[in-house]
Amino acid sequence: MNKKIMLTGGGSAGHVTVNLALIPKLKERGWDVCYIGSHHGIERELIAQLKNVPYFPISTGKLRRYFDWNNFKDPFKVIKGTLEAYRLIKKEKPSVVFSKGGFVSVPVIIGAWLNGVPAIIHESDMTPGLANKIAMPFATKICVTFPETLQHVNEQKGVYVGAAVRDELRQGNADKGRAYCQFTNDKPVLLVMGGSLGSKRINDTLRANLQTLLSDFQIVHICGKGNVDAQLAEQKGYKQFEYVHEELPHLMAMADIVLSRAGSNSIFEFLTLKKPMLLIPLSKGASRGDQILNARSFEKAGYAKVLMEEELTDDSLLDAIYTLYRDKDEYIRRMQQSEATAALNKLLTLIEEAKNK
Ligand SMILES: CC(=O)N[C@H]1[C@@H](OP(=O)(O)OP(=O)(O)OC[C@H]2O[C@@H](n3ccc(=O)[nH]c3=O)[C@H](O)[C@@H]2O)O[C@H](CO)[C@@H](O)[C@@H]1O
Repeated sequence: MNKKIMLTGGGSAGHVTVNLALIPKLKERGWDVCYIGSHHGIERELIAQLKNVPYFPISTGKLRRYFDWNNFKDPFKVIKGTLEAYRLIKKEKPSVVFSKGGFVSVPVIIGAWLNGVPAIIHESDMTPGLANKIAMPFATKICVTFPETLQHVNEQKGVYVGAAVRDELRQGNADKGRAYCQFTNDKPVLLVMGGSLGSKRINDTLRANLQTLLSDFQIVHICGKGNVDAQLAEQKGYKQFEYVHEELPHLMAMADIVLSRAGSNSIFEFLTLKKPMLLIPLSKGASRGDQILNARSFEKAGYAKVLMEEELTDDSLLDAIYTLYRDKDEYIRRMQQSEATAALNKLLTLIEEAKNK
């Protein structure tokens, strides 16, 4: 039986990292893996770093919930992408398609359906994103990260699997992280991560309070493409990166506490590594509000402290960071009891089952 799987997902790193977690496991189990993504999305850059994973770019259009002149052009790009995906699947003949969502995945799931190939979707957030909502009728299984999400998906197709976290994140070494950042052992480390694209609001508020925070913490700041502040390049105890690849496990390992957006993958990674986190979810104005739900769920479980963007000021940020640090052991104790990050094996089983149908 042909063991070939076609993966898709992109637009932001959050729509790729589950695939990055799965690829080595699939290869270990003898699967041939290929990937469909967009021409210029972050998925192309991330998948290019892997060996033996052919990448097929297709045309994609952004699906927006608001008015934009591109809304007139983009449906045609999606139709073109669907034709391209249909032809690629016909030619490559995967036995299963797996999607992590994002706009590029819609044509691929429809292309799989047109070819009669089973398609599995993984949804990371509490409520399904627009792309996954459109793709769901064409999928055979919909795997969810939060049990609450099952109520938003077709009963026959929905399966709770939890979060899929890359194995290498568990292999971090705090000393390597400190050496990479030229940090010392005598002050705790605050890791700041504004999602895979960075967050201007978090960057600005953090930098406005940098001198105060640096008297108590060393700070490693992942600030997003184009957001490094050159004037702070020489600041002792403060290290900025646009985006971090293979050193990320070490940076996470050395962090005592984390300040982050509430993207699903990131927060489950911090949960896996038992890092007390202060979450500032992306506001409802700028999104469908999924990060707010993610953050509230973690707050309720006692894994995170939450500060809403509308309440973000210099004082509230400092207060929240210092309170989190003071209470960190309580957060760690509660996170030690969680079993929410064991999805990889369940996903692999579902993929094997889909192939055999
Ligand atoms: C603005 C936006 O649309 N955000 C969405 C996007 O977030 P975003 O792309 O930020 O997604 P996540 O926080 O879920 O995941 C980011 C991933 O990138 C990795 N990473 C990040 C920074 C870095 O330097 N190196 C690195 O490897 C993280 O370890 C993580 O695995 O997808 C998430 C999952 O569907 C959603 O919850 C978010 O609402």
